[in-house]
Amino acid sequence: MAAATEAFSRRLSDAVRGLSGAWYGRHMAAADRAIRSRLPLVDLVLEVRDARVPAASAFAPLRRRSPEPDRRRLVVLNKADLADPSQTEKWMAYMKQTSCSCVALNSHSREGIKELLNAVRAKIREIKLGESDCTGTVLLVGIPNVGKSAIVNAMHRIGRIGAAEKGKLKHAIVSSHPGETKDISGYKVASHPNIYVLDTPGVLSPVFFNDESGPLLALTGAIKDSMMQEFEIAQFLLAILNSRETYKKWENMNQAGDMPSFSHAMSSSSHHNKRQYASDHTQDFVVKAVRQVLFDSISSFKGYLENENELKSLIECQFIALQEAFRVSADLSEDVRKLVAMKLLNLYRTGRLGRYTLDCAPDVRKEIVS
Ligand SMILES: Nc1nc2c(ncn2[C@@H]2O[C@H](COP(=O)(O)OP(=O)(O)OP(=O)(O)O)[C@@H](O)[C@H]2O)c(=O)[nH]1
Repeated sequence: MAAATEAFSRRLSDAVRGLSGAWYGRHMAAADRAIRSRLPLVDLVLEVRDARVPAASAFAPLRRRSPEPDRRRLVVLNKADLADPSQTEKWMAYMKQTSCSCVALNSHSREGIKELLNAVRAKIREIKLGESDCTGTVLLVGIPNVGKSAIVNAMHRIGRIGAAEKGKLKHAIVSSHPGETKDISGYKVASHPNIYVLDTPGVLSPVFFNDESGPLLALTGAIKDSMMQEFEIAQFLLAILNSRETYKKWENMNQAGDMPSFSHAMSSSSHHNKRQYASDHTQDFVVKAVRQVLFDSISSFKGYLENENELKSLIECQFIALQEAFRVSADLSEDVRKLVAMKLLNLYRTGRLGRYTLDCAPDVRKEIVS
């Protein structure tokens, strides 16, 4: 991470650390205990991580203390559609090198879920080799909002094959807000052998793996935004976007002639002018406008991105320009900033600002905690 971006990360890290008592309340502690007590009882543990932050989203109770490969664990790098594909490949290579079985997928893709079902079946067969009872139990674990419930729903829907069981589909709650799954529930995902998956509530350790983890988890949505200052998370996001090359792909988006340009947004916001747009306020239009603002602002920036103060003033200007791109009031109040921050975070979290892996894949030759 560049030095100036690190300054934003550090600030957010302090805020996140200060809040750990708020998210690790009685409910999470109870879920944590319930999961830990089941870990030794199941045949296989399916650990779901966020492919954008494979290290930061590791599930704390499973952090490896021994170099021995864990045959009973399968790691799923979910939300691979939001991560940089080349980095996901590197992470997969790294996992393989550390003898950890791993599948990268997008839980909304049927093909990805089929691949996961095949990997689970193969693992259960390997683990239960020679046993007469072929029923397999799988514990699905992970931090909040990584897509556990989306995965279990898709496995249950695609994997159940008995005709007699048609019409008995269950649904785990899927939500863009973390912490929606409150209880442990079982779902049948395969017959011959019968495989049951237990979906569990997301558990986030009150102590992070390292200083960078907290901010990355806040950015990717594992920590409730309502507990945080959305504006600080959005500042951190802009610091990252400003230091990456993705914006270059957004050149020439203004060809239709109806996008707000960065300079216009700057002048109109200072004069509190309201602009009329020819087209409707469709989501696509907003995404294009936001990308255009980012492209214009980064490419015309004459300062030094490595300098914290200069990066900060660029981010300030971007915030003003984004107010117009999102069609929110030109007033500079806290509420408006919060609204812009939430809208920007939503675009990032749904992949509409590009695919980013925020935890660099480790060098496959070096050993780190997996
Ligand atoms: N883009 C994308 N979004 C996903 C994927 N999987 C899940 N999601 C979204 O991520 C959000 C969280 O999904 P959930 O399945 O509720 O996550 P969870 O891990 O069960 O969350 P908790 O209840 O907090 O433990 C939802 O908005 C899902 O639609 C994926 O592969 N790609």
